[in-house]
Amino acid sequence: MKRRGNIYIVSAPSGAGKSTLCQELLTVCPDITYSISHTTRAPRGGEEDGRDYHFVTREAFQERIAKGLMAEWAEVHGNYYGTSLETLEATVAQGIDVLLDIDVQGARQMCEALPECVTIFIMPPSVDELRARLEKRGTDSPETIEKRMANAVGEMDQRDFYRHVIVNDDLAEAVAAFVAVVKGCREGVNA
Ligand SMILES: Nc1nc2c(ncn2[C@@H]2O[C@H](COP(=O)(O)OP(=O)(O)O)[C@@H](O)[C@H]2O)c(=O)[nH]1
Ligand SMILES: Nc1ncnc2c1ncn2[C@@H]1O[C@H](COP(=O)(O)OP(=O)(O)O)[C@@H](O)[C@H]1O
Repeated sequence: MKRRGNIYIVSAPSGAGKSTLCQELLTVCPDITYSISHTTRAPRGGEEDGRDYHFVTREAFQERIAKGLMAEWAEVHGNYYGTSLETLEATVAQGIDVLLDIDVQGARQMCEALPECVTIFIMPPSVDELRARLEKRGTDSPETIEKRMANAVGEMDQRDFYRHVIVNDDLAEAVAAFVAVVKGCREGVNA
């Protein structure tokens, strides 16, 4: 029987650096596929439909839920986000490893269905640094940043649910730790 791909789940409060770390991991391990989520959030400048997210309306998203097309979904910071069941299943069935950047609610749903998922939580070095990174990124309005900061503490409180916790202080060190987790799983060390 063909080996099924591993599923790596990464969560973090907004601004902790999970998109940056995911991009770095995919450069080091180009054979991992990034799962492109569906969302009702508006695209940010520089984001592309079908590359960063599948940007859809609330109606289209609700229809996908009703039809059972989502492996998991959640409402995060006032928008729907979710993972396509068909795409995920088709990828892992081919033996390809998949990286999911999803929130804590989605991570719990995935682990309930598939306990073998490898879970990684990214922590910022501090709450002040988290805010500084969101402000420096310059992609969100002050209201959006406040909403994300308000949700951050509750999200970080759930880090014990995750098998691996990485503090993203020095970027190179955090990338190395992330790559080590993935390589360890592939070699069966910390699977
Ligand atoms: N449950 C779930 N959460 C998702 C999915 N895609 C993205 N998210 C989460 O939604 C939150 C907001 O993501 P985003 O709007 O890109 O903002 P960012 O975290 O500031 O980059 C983050 O916690 C993501 O991990 C998904 O498919 N399912
Ligand atoms: N280790 C780090 N040190 C300093 N800045 C960082 C670090 N990691 C990421 N950043 C910056 O912080 C901001 C938020 O990172 P991003 O990857 O968009 O976070 P997330 O996807 O978790 O919301 C970006 O401007 C990014 O360049």
